[in-house]
Parts: sequence; C-alpha cells; structure tokens
Amino acid sequence: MAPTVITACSVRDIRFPTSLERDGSDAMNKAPDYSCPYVVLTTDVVGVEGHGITFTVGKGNEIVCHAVRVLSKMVVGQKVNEIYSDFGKFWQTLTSEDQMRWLGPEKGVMHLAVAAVVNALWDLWAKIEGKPLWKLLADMEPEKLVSTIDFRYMHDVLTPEEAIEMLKKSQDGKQEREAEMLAKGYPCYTTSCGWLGYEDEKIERLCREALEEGFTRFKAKVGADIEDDRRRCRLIRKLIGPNNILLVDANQRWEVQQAIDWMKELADSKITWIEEPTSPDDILGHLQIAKALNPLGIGVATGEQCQNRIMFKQFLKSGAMQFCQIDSCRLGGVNENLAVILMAHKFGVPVCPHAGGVGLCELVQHLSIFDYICVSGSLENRMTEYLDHLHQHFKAPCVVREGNYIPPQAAGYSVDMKESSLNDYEWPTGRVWQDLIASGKYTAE
Ligand SMILES: C[C@H](O)[C@@H](O)[C@@H](O)[C@H](O)C(=O)O
Ligand SMILES: [Mg+2]
Repeated sequence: MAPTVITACSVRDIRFPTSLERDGSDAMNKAPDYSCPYVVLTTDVVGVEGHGITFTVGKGNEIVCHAVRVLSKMVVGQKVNEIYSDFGKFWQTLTSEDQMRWLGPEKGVMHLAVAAVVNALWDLWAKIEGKPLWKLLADMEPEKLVSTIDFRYMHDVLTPEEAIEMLKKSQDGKQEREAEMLAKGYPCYTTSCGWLGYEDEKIERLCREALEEGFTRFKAKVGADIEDDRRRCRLIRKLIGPNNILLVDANQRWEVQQAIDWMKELADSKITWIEEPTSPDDILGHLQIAKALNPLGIGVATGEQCQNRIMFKQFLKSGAMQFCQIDSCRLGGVNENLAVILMAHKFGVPVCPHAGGVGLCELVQHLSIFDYICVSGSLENRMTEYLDHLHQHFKAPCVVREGNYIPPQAAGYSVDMKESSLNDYEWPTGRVWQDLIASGKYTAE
C-alpha cells in the first residue's frame, strides 16, 4: 500500500568520536567528530519511512537538529503525492519560509537542515517506487526530473527547456551505460591514507593496502607546513608510482597568492588538483589560482562547502573550478545537486563529488552513477571520493570493488543506519558517549 501523508518528522543527534584517531583531520579541521542529524519521516503506512541526513563535524550538530525541527512543521501533514508531483515547488517553499529565510538565504545551518529533510523525502520516494535512488532518477522522464529543480536564480545560464533538451540528448546509449555501471561500477579515489594527523608510517601502510585493494587515485591533505607537505607528497608519489593519480586538499587554508606559491612547490609530485585552496566563497580568488596553476597541469577543485547552486553557477561559468565537487548534504538535497550536475554538464566541467564524513559515500554514489548514465555519459576526469570510515553503521553500506563504487541495489538512498548504532552514538546519551564522558575523554557540553 502506498502512503498518502507524512505523519511525523523526528531527528536525532548522532556523532562519532573520529577525532580520537585523527581520522578526517585536515589543515582547518584538526579534530573532527563526524556527525549527522538523523531524520526519519513516517507516513500513514506503518514501516514506510524516509530517512535522511546531513553532515557536520561535531559541535553544532544540535543546532542543525533544531533547524530540522523547525522545518518539520512544513513537512508533517503534507500529502505525499502533492510533494512529488511538483517537487521543485515544494523545495522552494522549504527554502523560502518568510522569516526563516533571513537565516540563510539558502546557506548555512538552515540549508544543511533542508538537505537532511529533502534527502529523507527522496529516500521515501525511492522506497515507495521500490528502486535505489540512482535507478529512480535514471528511469525518470526528463520533464519529470527537471520539474524537481528550483530554477530560481539559474535562468541566466540554464532554463528548464534547455535542461530537458540536454537530458534528451543524453538518452543515447543509456542502457549500455547502466549495464556498464552494474558490471564495473563508478571510479573513485581514496582519501583514507592521507589525513593530516597521520604519521608517515601510517600513510605508507595505508597507501600500500589501498594499492592492493585496487585503488589508483589518492588524495592527501596539505596546507599546514610546506616542508611536511613536500615530504608527504613525494612519499605518496613514490609509493603509488608515476601513473596513478594524486590529488591534494588544503581545506581553505591559504590566501590566494600563498596558494599559488605553495602549489608551485608541490608540483613536482605531479598533482591533478588542488582542492579548496582558499575561502570557499572567493570565486575570483579561485579563478586567479586556476589561471596561475593551469600551466603546471594542476586544476582547482572545490564544492564541499559551496553553499548553493547560485555559487556553483558562478564558479562554473567563470572557469574558477576545473572539478565540480557537489556534496549530497551541503546543497539542499538531491534537487539542488541535480541542478548543479546539469549546469556542470553545460559548462563541460567534470563532476567529482565530495564524500566521506558519515554517510556521504553512501549517498553520493547514487548521484555519480546517475550523472554518468543520464547526463555526462563520460568517465573522463571523473571520480568520486571514498573514505573507509563508519560504513559498518549502515544497513546497506556502499560497496567498493577495485576502486569503483558498485551500484547499490536496495530501495532508497542508502541512508538507513542500524538501530544499534543510532542508540550507541546518540549524543550525549548513547552508550559510547556515556563511556567516553565517564573516562574523561570528552565533556558533555
Ligand atoms: C573535516 C573533513 O574530514 C574534511 O577534511 C573532508 O571532508 C575533506 O575536505 C575531504 O575532501 O574529504
Ligand atoms: Mg575536501
């Protein structure tokens, strides 16, 4: 039986103590605790639920949870059919509430909360249709798919009509590409070896293991100390050989000129991209860096903290971004990610999503697989991030084989976490947190 109405929206503050091992550490985030507000939408049919998350690095997760509670009033009581028959319009109402909009607009805490709720709505839709999200998207008629997007502030670069046309053009070879994805999967790179807080020996061991597992693309954190970076990049390059791909990520650490100078020092390690060299809001700064590093064969990648489609529009149109890093939880859920995927296609910029954190790999694999089957039709210069953390908490964790994401088969958006994990890691009452607080490793503030 199909549900007709959303009956409740709950949210839990889930956190993992990743900072204890410096997992996820970078030049700006020295001790992140990967966290997520975990949203559950229930319906009038018992057991038919939509689950959604967004991502934070610890403190502040409760603020996003609160924002979700505020938004939930706009979702509870809504008719399921009405949401999905004009999802673009519903998305716009969620981001445009008269007074809450002042807190954004379409950025920051409110937008993270929108992402969690909207991701839950897509999970629900895919579950109702009995398909994994990538397949729901891949099977959708271009007109329907485009109707889920809010084109406000985008018409100067992409209209709905143009988007439909683009999708229709990409229908050729769709079946073959879907079969190819099912057989081989979508290429990914690993960041697990190169966190800034790791010792060289650990980097070395992890690189070797990743090579054995079939990875050919690696990312390392840089930006705190030039000597360290030079040494670590050369070490990784030596370990992975001359032909594998090396990416680096500065997590916004530098001024514009500093980024250019620093990267010139690292260029001999043959680096494909520098990620987030400076403030994520500095489009002109990124452009300047891109122009200066282009002769060295280094492109600029950014997007994990790019606030919305309007910012992406400017990055893409100006040439400030050579690799477009959409994020399933920073943008306002699937709808806005679709908008950016289509704009990137128009400007010929490869989409290489940000993942990792908690659950981001599970979610974003769906978007990459859809992108290949229905939009870009190309794997050139394309790869999605992968991190080897926290997958054990998901009911259907992502599967990576030989450095490729294998398309998920379970219905939904792969969000569902195990009840035991939710109970253990709920902040601050879960068993794991209670133990850590009792041992003095954390304070419940
Ligand atoms: C704090 C986080 O681990 C970040 O370092 C991470 O998202 C990173 O920028 C990445 O690209 O994976
Ligand atoms: Mg990054």
